[in-house]
Amino acid sequence: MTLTDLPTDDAMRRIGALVRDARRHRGLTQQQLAERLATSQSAVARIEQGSQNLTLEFLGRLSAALDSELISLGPAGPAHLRVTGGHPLRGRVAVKSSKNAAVALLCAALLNRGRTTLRNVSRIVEVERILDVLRSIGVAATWDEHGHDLTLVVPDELDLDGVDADAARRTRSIIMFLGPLLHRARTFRLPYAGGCDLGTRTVQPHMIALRPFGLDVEAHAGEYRATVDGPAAADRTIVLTERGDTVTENALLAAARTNGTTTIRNASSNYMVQDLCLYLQLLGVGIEGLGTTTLVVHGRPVLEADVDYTISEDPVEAMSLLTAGIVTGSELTVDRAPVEFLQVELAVLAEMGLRFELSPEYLAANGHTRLADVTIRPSELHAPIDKVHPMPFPGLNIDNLPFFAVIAAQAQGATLIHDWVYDNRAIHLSDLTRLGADVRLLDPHRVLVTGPTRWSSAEVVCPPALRPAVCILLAMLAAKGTSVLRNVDIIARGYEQLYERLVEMGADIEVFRD
Ligand SMILES: CC(=O)N[C@H]1[C@@H](OP(=O)(O)OP(=O)(O)OC[C@H]2O[C@@H](n3ccc(=O)[nH]c3=O)[C@H](O)[C@@H]2O)O[C@H](CO)[C@@H](O)[C@@H]1O
Ligand SMILES: C=C(OP(=O)(O)O)C(=O)O
Repeated sequence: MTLTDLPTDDAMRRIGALVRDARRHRGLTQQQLAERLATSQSAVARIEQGSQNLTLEFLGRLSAALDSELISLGPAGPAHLRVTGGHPLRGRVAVKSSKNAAVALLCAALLNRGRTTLRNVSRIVEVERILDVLRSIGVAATWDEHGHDLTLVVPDELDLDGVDADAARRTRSIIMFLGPLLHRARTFRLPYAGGCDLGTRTVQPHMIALRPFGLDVEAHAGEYRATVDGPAAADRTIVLTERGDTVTENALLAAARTNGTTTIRNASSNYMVQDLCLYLQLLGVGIEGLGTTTLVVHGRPVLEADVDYTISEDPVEAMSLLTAGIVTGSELTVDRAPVEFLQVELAVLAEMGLRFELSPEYLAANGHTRLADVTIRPSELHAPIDKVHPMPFPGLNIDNLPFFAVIAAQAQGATLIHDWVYDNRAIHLSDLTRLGADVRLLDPHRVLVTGPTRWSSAEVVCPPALRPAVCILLAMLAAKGTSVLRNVDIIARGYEQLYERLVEMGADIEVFRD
């Protein structure tokens, strides 16, 4: 919203609606927001109704209290989308490489004294954030002329005191610096990690996993203070308390340069972990058990190789694109889908009545990941009999679960979606009700979606979580009429040129700023 709009009643009402949406996204009551603002609950109620005059200073405080930019002071404010939906898409679209492997591999490059070239890297904000941090500590990172191949050279001495704390605090993945850095310094500090608003995400499993490498971490005043005492034993077995992706990666990164054998049990075998193992193998690290939950790592204290690694295709992007086609009743083909990492998703969709065909499989450029082109056709969908829930790979991908809420809204009957993983992700799916869906939050982890939905257009503020944000956008593609999705910058954290690619398939999406 621009300042010129401010004096009108209409503008006050719109600001009120923005405040209400942002407050709900943050999971705050009016009373809790009032406490943050040192005002009364009734004043917050008046603001949300648009009947309270606001000063610029107060608007600034509101934005800070809600961690959401409600107004912009200049021409380059947050981006919004105008989406005119209700018509099918067509054609083909190719899946890009994954955010999650990219961030792991950027952290892994810290291990290599030689040159690392990562190919097919998605140009997304999450990658830029890690690159900002890497550059701030002295790593040279150069894109090729086409902007998708990235060459990284790590200096002999890292400038750990120069770390870009702002960039570091904006990405949770910075925690994967711990594994590589424990080989580089006996003490170091790392700013705390951030990310989407998905509720509390523990870092304790990382601390437990890295302890056998002699790493001790204290959290203090917004940063981790790490001291390294070297591994206590020649060989070690690490049993992960959670089968998490980044914790498995951190253990691999620590083990890669540690002498002896490290056995990691209850390891994630998910796609990004496999990408990381393949890269480490190119560096000369011995790894047995790729694709299983027990990884045996034969570390080498010095890793020095000039390597090229091509990151594989993103199963979550593939699911997003498939969902775009499904909810718009389209016939379209998603090329280069990593089908091994979508097998349960496709099996559930088949149970729901989706008609689709897979091309013969072929290998990704990493020589390992199985890909296929998936062609979907307009289908009469019905709710699955059982609940839809995620599991660590080879289960249904945790990040793909939100897309089932949009798909379930399209299907006849009631679908129970159980997100046991995140405390605060399912709640964002209730925004689908703004577009006409019947989505009931049974508790913070379970939503009941009853379809089919007669989607209707609406103006919605983007939820502060990547996948739910994309879910709302995809529902807007299904809704007849023109919808507005406000503050969509979060989508660029994990998707490259998503709108442009949807437009190429026939979507009507316009990006605008206030
Ligand atoms: C950069 C990256 O790769 N991010 C992915 C990674 O994050 P990441 O590895 O950081 O995920 P977390 O460690 O935060 O785990 C996510 C949540 O799952 C819970 N949990 C996880 C495993 C388990 O066995 N039990 C359990 O309860 C955790 O407590 C946490 O609440 O994995 C998540 C779960 O697949 C994905 O959503 C993220 O996209
Ligand atoms: C939760 C996600 O990722 P991150 O771990 O980067 O927050 C995601 O990709 O949906």
